[in-house]
Amino acid sequence: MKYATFHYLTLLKLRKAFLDANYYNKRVYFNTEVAELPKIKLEFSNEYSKAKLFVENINLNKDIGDVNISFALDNFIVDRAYLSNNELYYIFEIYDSNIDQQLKFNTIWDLKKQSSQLDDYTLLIDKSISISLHGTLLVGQTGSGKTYALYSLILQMLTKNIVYNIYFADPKNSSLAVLGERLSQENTATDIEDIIKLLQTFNEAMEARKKDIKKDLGTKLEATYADFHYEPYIFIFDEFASFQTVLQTMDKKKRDEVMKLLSQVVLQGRQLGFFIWIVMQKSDATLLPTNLRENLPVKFVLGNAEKQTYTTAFGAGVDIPEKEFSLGQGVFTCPIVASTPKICHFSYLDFDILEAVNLLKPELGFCRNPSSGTQ
Ligand SMILES: Nc1ncnc2c1ncn2[C@@H]1O[C@H](COP(=O)(O)OP(=O)(O)OP(=O)(O)O)[C@@H](O)[C@H]1O
Repeated sequence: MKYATFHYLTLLKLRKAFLDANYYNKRVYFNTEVAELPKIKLEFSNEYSKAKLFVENINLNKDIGDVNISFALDNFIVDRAYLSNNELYYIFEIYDSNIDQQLKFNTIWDLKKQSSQLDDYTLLIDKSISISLHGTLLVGQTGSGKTYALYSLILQMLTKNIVYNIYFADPKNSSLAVLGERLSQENTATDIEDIIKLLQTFNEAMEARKKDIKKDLGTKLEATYADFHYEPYIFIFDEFASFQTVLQTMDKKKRDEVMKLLSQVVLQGRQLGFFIWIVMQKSDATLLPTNLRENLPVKFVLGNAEKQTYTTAFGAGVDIPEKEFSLGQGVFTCPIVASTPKICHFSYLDFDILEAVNLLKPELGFCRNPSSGTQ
């Protein structure tokens, strides 16, 4: 009953919003001008926490973005908006913002339990989103939660049944380098020359994989590394902008070499299981070459970013859900899962990260998992 009333009132408010924005066709009936509003349909799912709003495409030469749909939806927020394949409807995916999508983990074992419900090549983002491995761009102002987003993904990698080969480049030598050194000193670099060497090593491993996988591909052409259970390789490049700024002062030969190393991974890595994750505060075109950015299939923008950041990350004319983003929350695009920017919320980690690493990898630290018998 409550939802029937909500449904009815929402449709009324939406109709008024369309009227206010002059989003209607004029028709004349018996010498009287009337406004013909688009037909609206609202379909709820997930116990009324989510819905799809269908608005008829009445082929007006007006931007539907001018209609204040968010206002009519009360606490429901537009997650994604797109035109249906047959172009008959605008579809708005909406969700109840009172229901928090963020996962909260009090211990590393809670995280491990949740993560083990997914396959070894899929990582959890929030209650309704999980994604498979891809080249990734992670953008957000300082303090938006980028490092914690990385922690939640890296810790999941450590809980999987396959080995993740993680490389860490952290030119600012911050907390990520500390974590990297704890996990693998030889795969962690902070100095620019060492970072370039690390990129070379990563590329060499990729070349070796190319040879190995060739035999397997002979049996199954369209397959990828995961089909043959190969280990993933992830190169996490933190503070990419500061690396680029220093690189620009170096000679052209060096710059070209680095771009070649990066491009090779971005262009060939998907099938081979080699991925680069670029982390920066703004996806400024001068600091992240367009060919790299366009070939990173997954893009996250955390926190409230400037319009320019959304445009450089997702392209011009893309709608960003209107919302005040909290810590670790933002929008992302990902093949299949989200073709247009969709809201996501990285997990809240209420435990000590380094201690968690020691517990997951006892050989790296001194602490033992007190409940190891149950793991
Ligand atoms: N998911 C989270 N769980 C717990 N605490 C968080 C989370 N995200 C952010 N925080 C808190 O907010 C602070 C800032 O987050 P974080 O360091 O991840 O931001 P950042 O975007 O990496 O910033 P910077 O660019 O300055 O490194 C953290 O020190 C932590 O205290």
